[in-house]
Amino acid sequence: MTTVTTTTGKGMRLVLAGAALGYGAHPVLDEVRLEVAPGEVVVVVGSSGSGKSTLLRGLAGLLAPRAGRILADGAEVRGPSPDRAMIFQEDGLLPWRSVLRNVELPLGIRGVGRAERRRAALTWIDRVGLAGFADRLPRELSGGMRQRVQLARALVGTPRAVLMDEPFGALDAQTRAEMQRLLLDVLRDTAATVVFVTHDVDEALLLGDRVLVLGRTGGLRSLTGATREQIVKEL
Ligand SMILES: Nc1ncnc2c1ncn2[C@@H]1O[C@H](COP(=O)(O)OP(=O)(O)OP(=O)(O)O)[C@@H](O)[C@H]1O
Repeated sequence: MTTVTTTTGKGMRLVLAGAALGYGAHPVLDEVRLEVAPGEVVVVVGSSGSGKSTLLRGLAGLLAPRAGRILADGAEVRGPSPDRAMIFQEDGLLPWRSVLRNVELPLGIRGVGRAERRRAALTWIDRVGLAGFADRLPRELSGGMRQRVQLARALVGTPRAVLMDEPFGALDAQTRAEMQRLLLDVLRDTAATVVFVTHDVDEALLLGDRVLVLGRTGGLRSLTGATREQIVKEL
């Protein structure tokens, strides 16, 4: 069993110890073993339906394992936590709240005071390139801008892990490349552990310290250092 002391401001160690995940009578992943080191960026690729989102939901605490264990810094994951922020492909922004009030949300949940909330949210809005858009509503923004807001909202509370489920999957190629650059840039400033799910092999090679392929049978294989062609062949 991995036991790691919790240090504020550091990335979190995430462990799937023989975890089985599924829905009702439908098993999806069986006996998954994975250890993500603090601060590591792990990218999971795999064909559609292989269970990438299911794996992430388990780590997020949105889906309980049927067998085995899911651990964050040695403690059983029992539900979602602001320490493990999640970013989805479809933006999860609240449509009636401004950019500022969306980004402030995780801090409000943590009971951070109004002035500090505003200061931190505006800093992140600026950081993701949306200075001047704080008062806009999500529907007044492009898809790429909404993903920038999601990134700001995920990082404003200095989470120790960020779980990203095809966050750039719906964006056009140019916007996607801009968002990948922005993500690499902001990750340099945070110590957060990242688990990033994508269909896109080039994105995986660009972003990941480690690339894992989720095979059709649910097995997780490390293909770090593999070429694009080798990974594509494994999908
Ligand atoms: N809420 C659910 N209830 C029942 N079955 C589900 C549910 N969500 C996903 N599944 C099933 O679990 C399997 C894995 O789905 P999952 O979304 O994890 O795959 P994925 O690899 O993320 O796919 P994609 O790349 O298409 O998003 C699929 O067979 C899917 O139909």
